[in-house]
Amino acid sequence: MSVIVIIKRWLSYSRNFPLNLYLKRLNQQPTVNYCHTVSFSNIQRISLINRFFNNNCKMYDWNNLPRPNVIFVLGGPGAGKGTQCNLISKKFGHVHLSAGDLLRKEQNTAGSQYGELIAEHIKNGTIVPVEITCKLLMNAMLENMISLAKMVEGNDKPIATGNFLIDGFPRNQDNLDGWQKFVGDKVNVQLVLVFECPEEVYIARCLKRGQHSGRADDNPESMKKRLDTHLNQTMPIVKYYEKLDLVKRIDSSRSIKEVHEECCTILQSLMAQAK
Ligand SMILES: Nc1ncnc2c1ncn2[C@@H]1O[C@H](COP(=O)(O)OP(=O)(O)OP(=O)(O)O)[C@@H](O)[C@H]1O
Ligand SMILES: Nc1ccn([C@H]2C[C@H](O)[C@@H](COP(=O)(O)O)O2)c(=O)n1
Repeated sequence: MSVIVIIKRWLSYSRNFPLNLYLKRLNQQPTVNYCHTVSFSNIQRISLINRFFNNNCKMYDWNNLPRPNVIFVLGGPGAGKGTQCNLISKKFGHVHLSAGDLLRKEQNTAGSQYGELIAEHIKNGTIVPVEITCKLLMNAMLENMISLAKMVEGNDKPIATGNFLIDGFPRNQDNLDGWQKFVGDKVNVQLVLVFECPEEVYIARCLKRGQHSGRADDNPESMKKRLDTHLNQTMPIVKYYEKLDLVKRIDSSRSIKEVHEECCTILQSLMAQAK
C-alpha cells in the first residue's frame, strides 16, 4: 500500500471522526470508507438523513458517490410489481426497493413517530406524504450505494454505480414533486415499467393474497380505495413520464413467466443502449 493511499484513508477516517466516534459508542461499525455496509437503527437513520439533507456529513454526500440508475415500477395493486422486481433483481442484480415495504417496516418499528399516520394511509389506500417516503427511499439507496461503491487505488472517487428498482413510487403528484426536490438530478431515471391488468384481476389477486398476507389493505373495502388512487393519482404520473418517453407498459395479466420474459427483453435493450 503506497504512502498516498495510507494518507487518503487516514484523511477519510479523520474527516468522519465525530460520526465514527458516535457510532463506536453505540457499538456500531465505524464508517471508515465507502466499502463498509452499515446497519443503522431507526433513529440513527433519521439522524443520518438529516445530516445528508443539511449537507453536513461529507461521508454521506451523494456528490462523492457515482450517480445511480433508477427504474421506477408502477401498476395497480396486485399487478405483480413485487413479483417481477424480485425476478429482475435476481437476473440483473438490481437493488429492489419497495416503497410500500419500507413504509410497512417503518410502521412496525417500535417508537416510530410516523407509525399511526402510515397505518391510516395504508388502510385507506391513500398516499403517505412524500417527506416520509422519500427519506426512507433515499436512506435505503444511500446505504446500498455505500456498500456497493468500490474504492480503487489511486482514484479519489468510488466507481461502482448502483442500479435500483424503485417499486410503487412515485404514486402521485406529491411523490413526484418531493422526488424532484430531494433527489432530482442526483440519480439517472432510466425507465418507468408499468404493469397493467384488468380491474378484476387486481382484485382477485389481492383478495387471494389477503388470505395469508396479513396486510391491512388486502380486503374489498381498501381495494376500492387503492384502485381509485391508482386510476386518479398514479396514472397521471405515468402520463407525465410518457411525455418524457420513459414508459414501457406491460400486460401483467399473463403468467409470471411470460411477464418476466418481456421484462428481460426490455432490460436487455436498455443495457445495450446504455453501453
Ligand atoms: N402474473 C401473475 N399471475 C398470477 N398471479 C400473480 C402474477 N404476478 C403476481 N401474482 C400474485 O399476485 C399477488 C400480487 O403480486 P405482487 O405482490 O407481486 O403485486 P404488487 O403489484 O407488488 O402488489 P401491491 O402493489 O399490492 O404490493 C401475489 O400473491 C402474487 O403471487
Ligand atoms: N409511494 C407510496 C407507496 C405506497 N404507499 C402506501 C399506500 C399503499 O396503498 C400502500 C401499499 O403499497 P404497495 O405495497 O401496494 O406498493 O403503501 C404510499 O403511501 N406511497
